[in-house]
Amino acid sequence: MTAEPILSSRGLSKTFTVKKSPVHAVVDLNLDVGRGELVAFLGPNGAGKSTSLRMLTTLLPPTSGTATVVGFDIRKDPAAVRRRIGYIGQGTSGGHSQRVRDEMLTQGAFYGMSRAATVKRTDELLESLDLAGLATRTILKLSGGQKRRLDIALGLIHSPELLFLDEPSTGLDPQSRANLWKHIHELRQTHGTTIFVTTHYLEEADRHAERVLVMDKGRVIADDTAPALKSNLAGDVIGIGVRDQTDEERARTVIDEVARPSLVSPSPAGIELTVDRGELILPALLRALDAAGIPVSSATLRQPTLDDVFLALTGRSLRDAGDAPASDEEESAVAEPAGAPATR
Ligand SMILES: Nc1ncnc2c1ncn2[C@@H]1O[C@H](COP(=O)(O)OP(=O)(O)OP(=O)(O)O)[C@@H](O)[C@H]1O
Repeated sequence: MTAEPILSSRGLSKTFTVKKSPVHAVVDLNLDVGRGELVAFLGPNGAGKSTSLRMLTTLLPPTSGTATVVGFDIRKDPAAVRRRIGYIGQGTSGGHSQRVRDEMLTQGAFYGMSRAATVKRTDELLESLDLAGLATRTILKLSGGQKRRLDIALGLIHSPELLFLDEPSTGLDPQSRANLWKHIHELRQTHGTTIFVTTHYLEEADRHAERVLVMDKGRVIADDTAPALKSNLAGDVIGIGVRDQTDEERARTVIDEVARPSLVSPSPAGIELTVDRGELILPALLRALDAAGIPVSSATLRQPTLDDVFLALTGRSLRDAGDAPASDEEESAVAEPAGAPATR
């Protein structure tokens, strides 16, 4: 990265105290994000994604470490950071009896924008987020997808250089999710906004982000493009269907000899193994199993997913990973967002 990063953190950490025991929510976050990047933070529940975002947006004081966001230190100048970023949290703008357009105008006034600038920006955003037809509708009557788009419009009213989105598509149906992402891409293309998004939808990170940070247990354990993560950390996945347990055990011996897999795990049909160059291994393996007299009921070859990456890194599937729900006894460490961006 040649230009000055828009976001840079060093040793950023957060430890909560729950029932007198430390919970290391984020450990030593070292990160540089370039202007205009679209970065996804992927990880299971409790990995530390939201805590990272809340520190970087100055809503939560770090226990240790530093970060510079849009040129300002999050500890020394949080107000300057907040003026220049947009933050769309996990809640929604639901429950308001205010009309969509009025809510936008109020938000502009909140940021100290002039009336004329607010009106211009509001109309632009309502148009680009497909909300123009809903301008006079009360927020209460919007659908989940429409509300989420309004959240984004509110987070963008002051033309932030950097937009943080915390799980923007959770709870939306597939069509609204696709629509939301279309809008995120359009905004990025039109305004050059840097986008930092957390998600636990694998497919979403894979398809939409150009850079994926994989987080687990408070630490970033991988950081690259999705294709590079998949080709460097996971391999092709071969599935072999067998009749029964006895055949499975015999097949495993052949698999170890012929395929030398980096990972073998049981699958509903029989066995899954991870290898490099699966297209070459599969025919050789089928011949060897046949020669050993082991009947194969099915054979599949698929490209790795980000879940395979997570499995290769942690030994757990992202779908099964994640903490137990947070304790009731939570530390109330959230800083008051005075003059903060919309924390909806
Ligand atoms: N205010 C708090 N007090 C105590 N523990 C907390 C608090 N906030 C978060 N934690 C704990 O810190 C860890 C990281 O939580 P965080 O919400 O950052 O994870 P996440 O990756 O965003 O998860 P999710 O996908 O469920 O939102 C978890 O163990 C969580 O229980």
